Amino acid sequence: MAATHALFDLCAMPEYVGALRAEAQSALAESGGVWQYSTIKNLRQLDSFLKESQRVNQSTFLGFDRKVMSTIKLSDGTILPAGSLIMMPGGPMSGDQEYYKNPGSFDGRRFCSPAANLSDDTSKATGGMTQDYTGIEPGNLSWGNGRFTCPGRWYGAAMIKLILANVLIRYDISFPEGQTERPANTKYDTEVHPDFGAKVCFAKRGLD
Ligand code: HEM
Repeated sequence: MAATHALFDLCAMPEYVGALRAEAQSALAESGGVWQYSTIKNLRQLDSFLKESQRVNQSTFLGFDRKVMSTIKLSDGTILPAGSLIMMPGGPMSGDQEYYKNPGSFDGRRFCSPAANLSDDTSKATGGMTQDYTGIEPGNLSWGNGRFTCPGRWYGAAMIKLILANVLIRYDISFPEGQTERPANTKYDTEVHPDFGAKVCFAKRGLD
């Protein structure tokens, strides 16, 4: 789903393609034409683009589902009784200006520009550091949070980056003629999916 969202975003915002493609080509050239984990780690702009695509296209409105095993009193006095089922509004949080500056606009370089596009508090919490795709900052529940944060995210992120980098190097991609905007996401219960019926055109590039 994350790779599909990113493909849709690249077709809708082709202005990002040049820099992301150049980054992938130079990272691959630096590692002698062979993809290695270190090559993938060097795709910092792709990290940011994917992270932003995931921020804007959260896979669910509600996440972090937990059962409260013993009664907890939160710092604001709220009591969560033992046995309660709780969820966090991950979708709305990712669009909240408490965590991100201009959350309504897509900025594929948001996480490349240290601190610039994070709220002051979020920036403080992350030390103003550039975040890689697997990074967690306040407001981001894409990979969960706490003890049960997704343990497969490094593997998942590496695969998604590898797919996207290869597509960028080998193909020109676009929506079918006449379509300029990405298709609306499909919402099912609390889930949000990319439109599985949408089409993306791949044109093989001449490679040197
Ligand atoms: C883009 C890809 C992926 C996304 C967005 C994703 C997201 C998530 C989220 C939101 C959770 C819940 C965390 C929480 O409750 O705090 C989770 C849990 C988990 N994920 Fe992923 N995941 C991805 C890929 C993967 C992959 C590739 C693997 C395995 C190779 C994996 C293995 C797991 C496991 C085992 C858990 C349960 C962890 C636990 O309960 O201790 N995930 N993931």
